Amino acid sequence: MRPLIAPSVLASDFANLQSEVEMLNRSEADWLHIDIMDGRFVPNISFGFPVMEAIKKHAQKPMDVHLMIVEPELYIERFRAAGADVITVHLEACHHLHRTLQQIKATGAKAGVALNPHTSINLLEDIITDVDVVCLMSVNPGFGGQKFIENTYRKIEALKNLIISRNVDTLIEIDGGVNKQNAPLLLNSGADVLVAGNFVFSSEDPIRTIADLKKLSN
Ligand SMILES: O=C(CO)[C@@H](O)[C@H](O)COP(=O)(O)O
Ligand SMILES: [Fe+2]
Repeated sequence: MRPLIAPSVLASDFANLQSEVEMLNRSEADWLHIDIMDGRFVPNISFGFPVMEAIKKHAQKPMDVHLMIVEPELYIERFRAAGADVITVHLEACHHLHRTLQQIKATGAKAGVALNPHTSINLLEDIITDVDVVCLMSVNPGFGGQKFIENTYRKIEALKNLIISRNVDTLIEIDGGVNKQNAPLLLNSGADVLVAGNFVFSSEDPIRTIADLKKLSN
């Protein structure tokens, strides 16, 4: 199967956000990946509702919103109202993950859970049947342009086994340091969705780069 490609808008030119989003509309990108950072869960601040709403005005594709924030349950409805189609919370940021996932689904959005590089797949055993997307962080969250962490392959395989054994159709999304070298290996290990920030936006021809990723299969 072809992977879903989710370029991370964090790596785009914010001074030309409309044309960047229009470029993604013309490309084979499946989702727009939107990184929300609060300066508390991660040591960086990205952008919030007004910028997201501005993106939504021009976007013709689903918005995949990755919340790197503490207490995400306080803002789920607002992110949905701002245009989120997939809302992903960090397992490490949720005291009541099951409740937060139901809260996301109640808005009509797909529910995602992100895991930091050190967080074990085993922690998903009792929640996997409630998760639409698992986002495995392949860098420490907070910044684009970091080096891919190799242990990710092992985590994808373990997660794929869990998904198969529980007979669910949860998607596996990989986020951080994805490029043309590791993308085929990630798909081989069982990934379904590839997030790519710098690899897409720093390339000479982002539309072509997205098409090249889309050509790969898992
Ligand atoms: O969530 C994050 C970082 O915290 C990511 O979505 C990055 O924005 C991906 O960027 P690259 O690593 O592909 O440049
Ligand atoms: Fe992300």
